[in-house]
Amino acid sequence: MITLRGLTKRYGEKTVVDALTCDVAAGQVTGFLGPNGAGKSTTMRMTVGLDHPQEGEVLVGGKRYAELRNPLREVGALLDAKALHPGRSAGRHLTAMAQSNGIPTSRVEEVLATVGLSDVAGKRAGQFSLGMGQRLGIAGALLGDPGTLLFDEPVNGLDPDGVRWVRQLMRSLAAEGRTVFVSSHLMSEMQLTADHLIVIGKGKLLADAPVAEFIAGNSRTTVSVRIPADPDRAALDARLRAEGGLTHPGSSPDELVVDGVDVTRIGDVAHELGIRLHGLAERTASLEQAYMELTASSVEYGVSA
Ligand SMILES: Nc1ncnc2c1ncn2[C@@H]1O[C@H](COP(=O)(O)OP(=O)(O)OP(=O)(O)O)[C@@H](O)[C@H]1O
Repeated sequence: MITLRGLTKRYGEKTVVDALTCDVAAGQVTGFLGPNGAGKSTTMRMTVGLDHPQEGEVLVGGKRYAELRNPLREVGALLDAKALHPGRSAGRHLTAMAQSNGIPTSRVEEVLATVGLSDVAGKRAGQFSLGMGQRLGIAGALLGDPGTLLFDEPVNGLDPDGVRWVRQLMRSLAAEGRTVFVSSHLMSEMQLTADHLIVIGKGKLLADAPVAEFIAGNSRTTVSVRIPADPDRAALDARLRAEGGLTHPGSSPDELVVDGVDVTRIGDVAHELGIRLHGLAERTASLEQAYMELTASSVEYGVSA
């Protein structure tokens, strides 16, 4: 469990993390979202003691990072996959980390196997591809078998197999009861990986909700109706508008997209009017749509239309 209470960080005049208060619960994957520069990395860096807040605090398992007796056994983090000694082999890098943190060196082989790097343990990290570097960074986070894990953009540079592997790893770590806090810009991936979302914009908390609730609360569900006969489509359109619905043409000529009348009612109306349908489907918005809706006004480096 990670606890943020009034967490505030300023660089000069600029407040980059602004009185953040929320909890990141154990046993689930919590996605951490926000536009570029929103303060996600700064929040994660403060969680592991690499940056310090001016006000408020962030606690891991009820303690500040500096108070943890064996920090790597409590919290593991992938923050910057490039922060590796390029001349050191993957195995030596992890062994050095284990030795300086009182972790048995037998863990090195275990985590290399977990991330699929056993065969290249002797290779210098400087020769690693971006994806291999990410895997090595994840191995480092797992080394102390911690109950809390932070991953900043873990799928950056990974191929589709790698992305799926990270998703499964996050899910299994959470299923073991760990706290998994992960930032990403890939919304479709987050929709598959996360149970819960914390969204920030310009350092402020914008949302803290389960994924499904977040999508439902920040978007509208529409209904796609396919009506083969033109007069039928016009008749249904007129009737649904009369009932307060908003309608517009869909992507195929026989499709009508309806907002504001639920799918059951549309089916009943079509039946009453004796209209033949070729399709009737609810369309739930994607996380990406809901996210864009929520953060539209918090984009710091956006391009205005
Ligand atoms: N050491 C620093 N000195 C001054 N400003 C900084 C420093 N580190 C971060 N910032 C500023 O703080 C703000 C938040 O940055 P941060 O990297 O935490 O955002 P982020 O949400 O992780 O962004 P991204 O999605 O682009 O990684 C940015 O405006 C950034 O320029």
